[in-house]
Amino acid sequence: MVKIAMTIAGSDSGGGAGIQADLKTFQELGTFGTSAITAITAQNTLGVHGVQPIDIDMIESQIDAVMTDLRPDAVKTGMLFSAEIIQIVAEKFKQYNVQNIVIDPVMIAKGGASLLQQEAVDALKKELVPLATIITPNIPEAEVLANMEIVTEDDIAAAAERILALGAKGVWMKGGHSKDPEFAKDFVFLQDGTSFSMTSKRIDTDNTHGTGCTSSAAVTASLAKGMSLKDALIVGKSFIQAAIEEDLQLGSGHGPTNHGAYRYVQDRMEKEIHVE
Ligand SMILES: Nc1ncnc2c1ncn2[C@@H]1O[C@H](COP(=O)(O)OP(=O)(O)OP(=O)(O)O)[C@@H](O)[C@H]1O
Ligand SMILES: Cc1ncc(CO)c(N)n1
Repeated sequence: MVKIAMTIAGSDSGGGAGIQADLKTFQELGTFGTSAITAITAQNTLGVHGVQPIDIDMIESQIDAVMTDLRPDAVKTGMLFSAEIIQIVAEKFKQYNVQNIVIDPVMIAKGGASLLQQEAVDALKKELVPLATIITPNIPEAEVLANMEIVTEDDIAAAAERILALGAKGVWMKGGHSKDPEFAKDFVFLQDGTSFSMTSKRIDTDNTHGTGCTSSAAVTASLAKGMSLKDALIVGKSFIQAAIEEDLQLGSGHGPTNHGAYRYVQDRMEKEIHVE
């Protein structure tokens, strides 16, 4: 039977990030995608032009509707916007005993617009991070969660340790924002003390809108299919590398990635991602 993945996130009218990126990625990886929308954004490749959160009762109803009938095999969260939304999502995860939880701690869009209110960071750290199977911060998000500056690889490890101490089972520290011109190197640290890195060549492109959403959705779909966490993360990294390499040149700003690329270049990706 087909496995079910769910995303609890914001809508991106531009289609590159948020709910839209998640559902396309779920579909590409052979899972059935479901969703609960937390906020609507008016967005394109040039930026975020408006944000409207959905009423809390409606968010709750969407989650209940999916959980009570379709029972997703894995769930991811993206833009959650407020402390109130974070609280209800955490409550529902506990109520339905959700097991495979991917938290993408979305805070700021690439153009600088805030997708999470400042005062919601505490709720994220206290309520949601402890439930995560894997949390997927980029460097600026990891700095906020760990409350420290990240410059070196030692800083990445120290910050990851602080994030694991919040209760997450694993943390994927994404290196998309690093200044390394040659490589996009990510690090994974797990609560059992193991760690590994995933490295690909860095693509020189402006079209990286939604890379975080897309990669975490690929991990979610893979967990839903029953893969181990490590294998699911490698699919996440491979899926986003393919989507960036085969970009579509859409829009006149920071364009989306190509959510449909992975299935055509999967074999090549296995050689391009170095796991150590
Ligand atoms: N130019 C690039 N070339 C290759 N890989 C990249 C590039 N930019 C980002 N990545 C990879 O994409 C994944 C997502 O990382 P990134 O740090 O960009 O996430 P993010 O900032 O949360 O994304 P967004 O906020 O746009 O959704 C990581 O695996 C990272 O290494
Ligand atoms: C709705 C939404 N979620 C997440 C991101 C982060 O990429 C975005 N730009 N928009």
